[in-house]
Amino acid sequence: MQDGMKKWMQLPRDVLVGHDVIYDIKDVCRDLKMGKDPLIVTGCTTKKIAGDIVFDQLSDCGQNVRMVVSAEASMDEVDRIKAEALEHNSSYLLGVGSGKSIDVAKLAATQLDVPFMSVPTAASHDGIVSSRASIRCNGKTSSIEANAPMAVVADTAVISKAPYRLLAAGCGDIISNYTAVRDWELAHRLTNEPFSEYAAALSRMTAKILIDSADSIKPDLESSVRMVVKALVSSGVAMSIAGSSRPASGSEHMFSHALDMVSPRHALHGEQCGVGTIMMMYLHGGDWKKIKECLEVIGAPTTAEQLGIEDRYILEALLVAHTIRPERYTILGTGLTPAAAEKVARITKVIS
Ligand SMILES: NC(=O)C1=CN([C@@H]2O[C@H](COP(=O)(O)OP(=O)(O)OC[C@H]3O[C@@H](n4cnc5c(N)ncnc54)[C@H](O)[C@@H]3O)[C@@H](O)[C@H]2O)C=CC1
Ligand SMILES: O=C(CO)COP(=O)(O)O
Ligand SMILES: [Zn+2]
Repeated sequence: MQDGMKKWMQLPRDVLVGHDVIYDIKDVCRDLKMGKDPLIVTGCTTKKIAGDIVFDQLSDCGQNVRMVVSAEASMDEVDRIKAEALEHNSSYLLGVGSGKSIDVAKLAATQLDVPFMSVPTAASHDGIVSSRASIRCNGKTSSIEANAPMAVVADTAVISKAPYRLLAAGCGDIISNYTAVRDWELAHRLTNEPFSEYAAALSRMTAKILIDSADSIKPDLESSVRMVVKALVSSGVAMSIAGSSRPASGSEHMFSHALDMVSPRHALHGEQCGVGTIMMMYLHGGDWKKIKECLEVIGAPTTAEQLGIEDRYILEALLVAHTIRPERYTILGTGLTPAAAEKVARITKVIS
């Protein structure tokens, strides 16, 4: 199916954003009739931060809770979680933690045809709400169609204790909507790819609201977390409306996925996408300086050095980014020449 052709919009039914909403989780389960045998998928660090709380909350109301720790978003992990769920007859899955725990649990639940609940511990990416799962398979990250979470429980008290770097990364993931939508419009014009005005408008508006309020996003402020979580929800809804990640993932995401492939060191998804947005906006002929300034104000990386990635991997990623998802037409077209890649990276001061 071509990107954007899907007409089935799947959205979460209950979305809770606020202080201490993690303690409302049992009410959400009751509201949604999720059953009594949950399987929590969490991370090593995030288990102590939220996994254990969710475990206790659900156990206290008589549910037969199981919990597994998962370290990576790979197909092997999805299979391991599915086996665990099947063995214990789990009636629903919860992803409690960062992007990887949420994606693994989301895809496992989809393949098992059981409901899924997303409980993010960081506002680092817009997959907390989306009907997609980014999973690594054979050295490549694929965006796989999945069921949207039945519920999202985003506790701003929990999320505001996460390192600020994760929140800044979430801003990078949202700001990348700008170039993602430009790429989508381009593909619509050049290849007649179906385009959703609603999804594109929502995605662009979400990025604009965030950019307009960039100077109020600061560490240790629960109001900042709230603003970013709401933007991530809205961006995830745009993906659900589109039936693909098109409104929130374009050439800047392809650059980030390429970096994951070619570079031995990685930064956070949203950080890499933010830097990719600066360069792709330059290629689009847009206001890349504004994107860069905004990321600087927020405190997100804008250079290879700040990403902790050597310049040569930035160039290598720029050269192969168009091969990541060949069916998705973007400003990268059939690929940059080495001279063009170096020019965009130098002019935007991503490399020095
Ligand atoms: N499904 C979708 O639509 C989307 C999926 N993604 C995927 O999500 C992943 C990126 O997710 P991220 O969360 O950025 O990275 P991640 O899952 O690698 O987590 C980064 C780190 O944050 C830590 N962490 C999380 N919450 C914390 C807290 N409260 N306190 C201390 N440490 C905490 C985790 O332990 C982990 O070490 C990538 O695999 C990306 O492809 C990204 C965007 C959209
Ligand atoms: O990261 C995403 C949106 O922010 C999802 O994008 P992908 O389709 O590139 O995995
Ligand atoms: Zn993203």
